[in-house]
Amino acid sequence: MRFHKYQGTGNDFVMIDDRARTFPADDYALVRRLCERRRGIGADGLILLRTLPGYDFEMVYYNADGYLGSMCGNGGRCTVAFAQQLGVIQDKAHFLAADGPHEATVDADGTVRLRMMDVAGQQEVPDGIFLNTGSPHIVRFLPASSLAEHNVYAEGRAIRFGEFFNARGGTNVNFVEEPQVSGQPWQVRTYERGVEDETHSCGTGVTAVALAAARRGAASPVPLRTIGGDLSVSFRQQPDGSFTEVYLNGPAEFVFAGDIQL
Ligand SMILES: N[C@@H](CCC[C@H](N)C(=O)O)C(=O)O
Repeated sequence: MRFHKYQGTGNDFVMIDDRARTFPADDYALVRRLCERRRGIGADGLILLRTLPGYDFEMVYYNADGYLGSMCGNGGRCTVAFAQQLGVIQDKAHFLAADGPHEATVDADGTVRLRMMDVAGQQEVPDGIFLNTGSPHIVRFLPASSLAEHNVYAEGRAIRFGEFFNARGGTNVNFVEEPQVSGQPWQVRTYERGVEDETHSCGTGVTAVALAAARRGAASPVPLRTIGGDLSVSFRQQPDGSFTEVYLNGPAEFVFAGDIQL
């Protein structure tokens, strides 16, 4: 089976051109094996690109645990770049993902601008601020200069598997350090559900952080820095507190292609 490896600010994916719909989509053990970093290709997730009437393509996302996931923002941007590489699109895309339809554009420098779902609101909960940007996220703001040493794995895992969220399908957990100088990036580290570890970046996660930061005065576009690189999120905040015209912007890069015996 032919595969392509893509990464968006260090969030990496096995991409499969499944327009012929031959991939065994219910074989979760296979997906898990392909995502394994020692015995497989290695990735945070696996994405099928499929044809779908009315759209340029459909994106089917699996987390590294092998199960179907919710929306993947970095994966969505990588799928747009993959579709361009395949010749399925030129520099604009209209596709369907787990959370509904998305539009995207590809700039001349390769920056992919992905329109995310509108976000109705955000909730203060004991673990932080909760909002859904296509995937569920907790956003927790940390004191200055504490993010680098923070135990993201232990604390993220405790929240994700804690009584409240585990009973509701879990959540991703983002730890944030606010910039000390205006205009500098908001720094983010994320524990990702379904990868069950810290990833180098999470697209729906930085989107959640940017919208939570808007409540602390951040203006659109919000610059964000992850372990894997820089992203920006732009949005329009409505009088009722909801967010529309939400865009996740950043690089999406082809790494290598290969064939693997299933
Ligand atoms: N890395 C993704 C998020 C993928 C889904 C998430 N792990 C979940 O299960 O909610 C992104 O870039 O948004």
